Amino acid sequence: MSTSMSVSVSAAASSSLPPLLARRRSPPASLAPVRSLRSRSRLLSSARTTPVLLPAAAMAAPAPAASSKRDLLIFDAEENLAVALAKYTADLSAKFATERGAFTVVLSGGSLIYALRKLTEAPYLETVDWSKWHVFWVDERVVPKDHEDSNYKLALDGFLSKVPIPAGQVYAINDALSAEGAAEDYETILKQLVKNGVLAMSKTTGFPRFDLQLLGMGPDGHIASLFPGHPLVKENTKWVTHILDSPKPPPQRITFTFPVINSSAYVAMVVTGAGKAGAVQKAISDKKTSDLLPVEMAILDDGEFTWFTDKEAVSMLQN
Ligand SMILES: O=C1O[C@H](COP(=O)(O)O)[C@@H](O)[C@H](O)[C@H]1O
Repeated sequence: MSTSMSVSVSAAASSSLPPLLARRRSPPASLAPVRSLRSRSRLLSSARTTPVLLPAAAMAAPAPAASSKRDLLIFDAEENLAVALAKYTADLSAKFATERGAFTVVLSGGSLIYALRKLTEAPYLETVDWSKWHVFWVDERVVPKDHEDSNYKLALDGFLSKVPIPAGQVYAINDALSAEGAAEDYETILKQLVKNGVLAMSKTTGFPRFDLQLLGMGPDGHIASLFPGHPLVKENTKWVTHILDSPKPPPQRITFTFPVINSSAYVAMVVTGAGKAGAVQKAISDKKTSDLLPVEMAILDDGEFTWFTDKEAVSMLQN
């Protein structure tokens, strides 16, 4: 596995660019000018960097996942992030619908759902082939589906109720089961979808390979319901597991395990706001310590991992 990292900063967000340059290149929503630094090591030794101006939409466009690749996209405003995330997702939808006849999309809860809002508008509402979508959750709280804490309800209200995905292709957890039962049931559903060809399998890891996982990260660096220091981060056999003592309420949840997250073809890690700057800084840093945050354990086996951030979320990176 080889890994590369490229960083794209919208001009208006880059404090190192002259104000005039930033003003002149003030981004129209879908073609925000960016400064592209080809690798993380070049970013850290900035004397060797050669700024290149590229359209953000081009940087966000999907490329074949020949090897593991990491990109950091930094937007000057959450609004522009949402525009680019919609295009990125729609492009991948078209790619996988053509290549596989299905598009398996994993949602998280939290702030991610609001960031998907542009997909429910023109042109995507009409141009995306929603009939190819199969929707899953990377984690879910073990509560009734109409409960305020339900990630399903959050997605239904903010996204799924606004787009024509066939109801039978939206895989909510069985909320009549215990946490353990719901996790087992969800894994059984995934295995059935592998058998009927909807869900791909990774040839190298032996775990399911989702086309796109749309993930968020908590201020503590947790992703899905995999929390810092919790033994579940080491689960390496199950596809879906359960937690009864989540440090973030509600305590009972089910979650994909790291082998499933890391077998994805594409991951978009959508992180905004100053409250997450510390975890972003640790995750992006080259200096790795033994106390890895869950977000640092998201390392794709063979895929493309793209950070979608705003300037607040990366505000500690220069330090
Ligand atoms: O509890 C959860 O938190 C994370 C992060 O949420 P955010 O609101 O800080 O973005 C979320 O990704 C996960 O799905 C959810 O269950």
